[in-house]
Amino acid sequence: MPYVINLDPAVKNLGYAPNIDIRDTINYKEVMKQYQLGPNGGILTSLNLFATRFEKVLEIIDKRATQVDYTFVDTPGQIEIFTWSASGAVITESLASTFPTVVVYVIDTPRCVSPITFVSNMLYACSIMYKTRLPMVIALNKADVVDTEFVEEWMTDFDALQDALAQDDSYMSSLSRSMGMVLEEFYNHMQSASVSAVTGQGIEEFFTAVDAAVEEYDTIYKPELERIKKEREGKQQQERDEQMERIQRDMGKNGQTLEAMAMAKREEEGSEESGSDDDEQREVDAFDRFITTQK
Ligand SMILES: Nc1nc2c(ncn2[C@@H]2O[C@H](COP(=O)(O)OP(=O)(O)OP(=O)(O)O)[C@@H](O)[C@H]2O)c(=O)[nH]1
Repeated sequence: MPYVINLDPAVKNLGYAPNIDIRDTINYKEVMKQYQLGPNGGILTSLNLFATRFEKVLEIIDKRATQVDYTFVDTPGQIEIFTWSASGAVITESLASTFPTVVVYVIDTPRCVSPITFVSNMLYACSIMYKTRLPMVIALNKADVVDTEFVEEWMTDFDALQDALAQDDSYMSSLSRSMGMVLEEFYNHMQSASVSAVTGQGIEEFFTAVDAAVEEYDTIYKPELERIKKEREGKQQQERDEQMERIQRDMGKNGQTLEAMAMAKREEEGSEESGSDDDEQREVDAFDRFITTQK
């Protein structure tokens, strides 16, 4: 059984029972009211609040790691809220730096029968892959409703897509044809599977694609993530070293100054002390003289 985490604070009916549910800890309606936000702002702020506790979620996933093969993280339907937000990035990065992580991009295949819509959808998927820097599996969903073969053909046969786009002579079509060329490279970097979430058709194929993506994660993405992490740590260390050097340099200058100041202070105190001694002596002498004159 997979472990499932729901990150959509606004969803009403999930259709499955999640193991961890953002709705258990964050009241989305209350967040909207309290922060005076609209629906999207409410989802984003709820995610921000949840992201601050994500360490706990990682711990829970880690504890289950020996019992489950896969953990699914279901993101809010408004994809951009997750993909392009700071909290979405925090969640994705913390997952990806702890576990083999892949992105599953679910396509509503019956809605992709138009090649232009298909290309827009692929561009979206492409932007997510570049943003997350993670391997991706395209799930061509609703295979029970439509034969997904046409999409698979467009993804593997460049000319087939160009032919389909040629049927349309609008500006969008010509743009899509150019974009189609860019996407050819993208298809080489991701897995796909034809599935039906309702009938379960193609689920095995889907998990085979996920496993292949995990292998990609291990061989390509993980070393890259580690390189970036090391680079970041290296940069931080370098900054710390530079800062220390600056402090030491300042200390060198200021150290003398401080010492000089301390000496000056000591001297000042000393002179103040001697000053007060002199004054005292003067007072004693003056008093003696006074007594003498008075006698
Ligand atoms: N026939 C068919 N219907 C499906 C399939 N997958 C999902 N649906 C239906 O599509 C609708 C939307 O499904 P959801 O699971 O809510 O989609 P979602 O992408 O999670 O929606 P968000 O809340 O926007 O994230 C529901 O009515 C589902 O029953 C499928 O493989 N075949």
